[in-house]
Amino acid sequence: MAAEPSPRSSQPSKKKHNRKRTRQDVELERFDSLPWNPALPDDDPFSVVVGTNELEGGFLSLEEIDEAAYGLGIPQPGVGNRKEKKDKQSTKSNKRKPSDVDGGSGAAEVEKEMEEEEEEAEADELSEKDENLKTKKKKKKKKKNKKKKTENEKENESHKVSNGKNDVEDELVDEAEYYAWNELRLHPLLLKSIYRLGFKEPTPIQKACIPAGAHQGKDVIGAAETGSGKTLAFGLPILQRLLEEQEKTARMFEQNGEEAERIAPKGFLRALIITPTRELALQVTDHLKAAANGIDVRVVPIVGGMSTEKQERLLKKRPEIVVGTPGRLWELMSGGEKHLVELHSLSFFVLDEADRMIENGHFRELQSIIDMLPVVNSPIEVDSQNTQNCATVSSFQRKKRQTFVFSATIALSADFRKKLKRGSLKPKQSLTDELNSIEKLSERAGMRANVAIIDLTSASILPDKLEDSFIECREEDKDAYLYYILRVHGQGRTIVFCTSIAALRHISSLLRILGINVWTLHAQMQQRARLKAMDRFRGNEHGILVATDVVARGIDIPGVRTVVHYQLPHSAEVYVHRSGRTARASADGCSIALVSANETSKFASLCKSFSKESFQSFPLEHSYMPEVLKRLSLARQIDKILRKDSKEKAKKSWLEQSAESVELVMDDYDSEEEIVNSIKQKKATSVQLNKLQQELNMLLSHPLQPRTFSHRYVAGAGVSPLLQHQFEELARQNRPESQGLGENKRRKLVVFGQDCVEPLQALRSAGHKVHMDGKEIADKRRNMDNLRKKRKEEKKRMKDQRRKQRKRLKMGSE
Ligand SMILES: Nc1ncnc2c1ncn2[C@@H]1O[C@H](COP(=O)(O)OP(=O)(O)OP(=O)(O)O)[C@@H](O)[C@H]1O
Repeated sequence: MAAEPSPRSSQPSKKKHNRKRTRQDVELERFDSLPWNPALPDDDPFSVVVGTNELEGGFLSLEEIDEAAYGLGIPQPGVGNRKEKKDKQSTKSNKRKPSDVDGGSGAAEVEKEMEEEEEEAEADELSEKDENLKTKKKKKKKKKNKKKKTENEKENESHKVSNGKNDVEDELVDEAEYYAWNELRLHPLLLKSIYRLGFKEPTPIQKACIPAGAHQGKDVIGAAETGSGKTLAFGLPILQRLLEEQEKTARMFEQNGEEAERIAPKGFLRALIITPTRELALQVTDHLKAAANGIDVRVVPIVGGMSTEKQERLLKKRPEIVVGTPGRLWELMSGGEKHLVELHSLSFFVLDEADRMIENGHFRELQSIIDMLPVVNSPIEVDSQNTQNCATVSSFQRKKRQTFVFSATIALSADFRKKLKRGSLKPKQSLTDELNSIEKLSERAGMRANVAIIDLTSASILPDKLEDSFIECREEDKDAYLYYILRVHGQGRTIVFCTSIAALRHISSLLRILGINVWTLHAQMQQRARLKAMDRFRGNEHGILVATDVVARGIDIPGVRTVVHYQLPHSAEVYVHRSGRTARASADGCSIALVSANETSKFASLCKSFSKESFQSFPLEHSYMPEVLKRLSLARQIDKILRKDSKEKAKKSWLEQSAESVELVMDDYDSEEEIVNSIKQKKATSVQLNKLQQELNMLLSHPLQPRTFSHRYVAGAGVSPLLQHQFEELARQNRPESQGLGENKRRKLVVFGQDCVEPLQALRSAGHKVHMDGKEIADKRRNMDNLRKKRKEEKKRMKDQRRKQRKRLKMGSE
């Protein structure tokens, strides 16, 4: 019997607006009206009730799926029938959307709220000290809100306009392009979301994980290159299964008249997704919300830096999916937060960037979280444990928990693979064991036998379209090369990675003095500042972010064209993740490693780790370097003075604060002479600072030019496209032929191409490709060592010879 689709999730919504129906509306409605087959077997293989269907996997076995029922009506490739209107914004469902529940705009909203709450908290603090300031802040906030409102209104208007325009233009979309999704037998509502997101076909990892995770109900260990769509590879199976469950509940309600709430009570935590960083948790939340658009599933982030009130507000909605960082999650769970400790209904446990979790600072909390999860894999244990613990949850909701472990760099031992195959894993074997490997972590999380291991990483692990390059230089020249890269090849978004916060502070300060606007991001920053930096970087297509490895994993910012490794990472895995911030989703990208002499062996072993052909030497135009070094020398001097000054100020204020805290009156013990000297010194420093600044400003006011620069040549690096165009126009006017002058007449003006291209372009157009692989570097090093050894031996031999000669002479004279 074909039951009616669930009124909650699959009923097409009635349109309020009486606007002209677009072709996409028709197509999206077609998704709604598909004969989705909710005739699921009652003997749910995922139910823990003993004696149920032994099929591994979801509610449906593959055979039970009626292909036609899942068909989108999208024609077979080659059958023709193109012409589909793409109007992503036009169809708005009247259904309750999860994002509506959470306040409307995903993690971005959470970020904004977090910012506002922190501002409020700051304002409150200040209120005790300064009432006026508080009023000012509030006024500022009101102004900000008003501005935001106007911006939103404007945006809405522009949407309306663009929608109207789309109606007229009737943009064409090839229906057959989406055909590949059909094979994955996803719920029409999910397909609708995918259609809206414009993802024409599943990525290979999605293709491999969705059948295993969504239809066979398997645990999945997934590895694929960075930017290959792993989030949806675990996200879509979760949403699919939750949707299936909703369908089934509705069907049982229709058939037996059983109360839906009694069959499957709502408001329990169904999926817990853990990520190593806050930024990643917010990003995954946004991504899942976009995929769950129009589906009655709530996704919320729980991360450090979030205010308690906001957190409570989010959890009060009793979301089905929580995405969080281990620290904050454990803090709440250990504190007994109701929604997070009712884990009997948890059906999905996900570790994103799993290998990062075993690193210091994460695994203890993670271990505690895992220990809190109920053991659900043995039916007997489940019966005895969970049924008692939770009378409110029916067997319908108590499924075998699925565990998903994902990363771009998971390395599993052959022994562990064998164990997984044999099914000899024992969850939570020894509670005293530390989770210091991905294997123990998976075992402990209750990974079941016959897990699907989907490893799509090629031997090189690095994305195909990533161009790896390096610059060999002295440690003290790294700043100069970084400045060169940013100034001469500064197009597109760039992330500069440092291993230490000290190095990050050093280069960001230097670059700012040199007039390059950079944003910084590291773990010691306040959450508000972290989010702000990320937001601003996202908002600027030529933005530069200087960051530590906190940004290395998972962060997905489109248009990052270049990654610079200012300091080499500690491991090849981190190199993969850092470089993976570019060349995402089949885009191009380039990575440049600055390699100093004491990093060569590290670099050689890095090269050896990837079976990529070779790393290219980054093409450098050395004639720029004298000018670069001149600027850098001034910037360093300025930086030194500023640092000294701020250090003194910090020391002074620390002394004053300490004295104040113990109610000490600070006496000025300096003699008059000392005071006069100090004032003189300050004046001299200030004069020197001004002089240096003026000198630097003079240099910065001209575009960076190579040493051979002649003023007859007017264009060059740092010239804006507009200026470049004007120069070209000027050159055209000055050309001898346009002035009727002879060919041999000397040109007054010569324009050469603007150097400000992106590093990738520079790499590709470099005629002189110098390849250097690990072997080459190691050989070079070995040769150097041999040479040194030979020289030493030669020296020693000469010394011995001289000594013997002296001895002989001495003996002769005697
Ligand atoms: N099927 C698809 N087609 C096109 N783009 C997709 C598809 N699936 C995901 N994407 C996009 O690809 C980008 C990378 O996805 P995602 O962040 O999930 O990659 P990842 O494999 O998790 O990367 P990392 O290993 O760095 O965390 C995102 O911008 C996402 O929107």
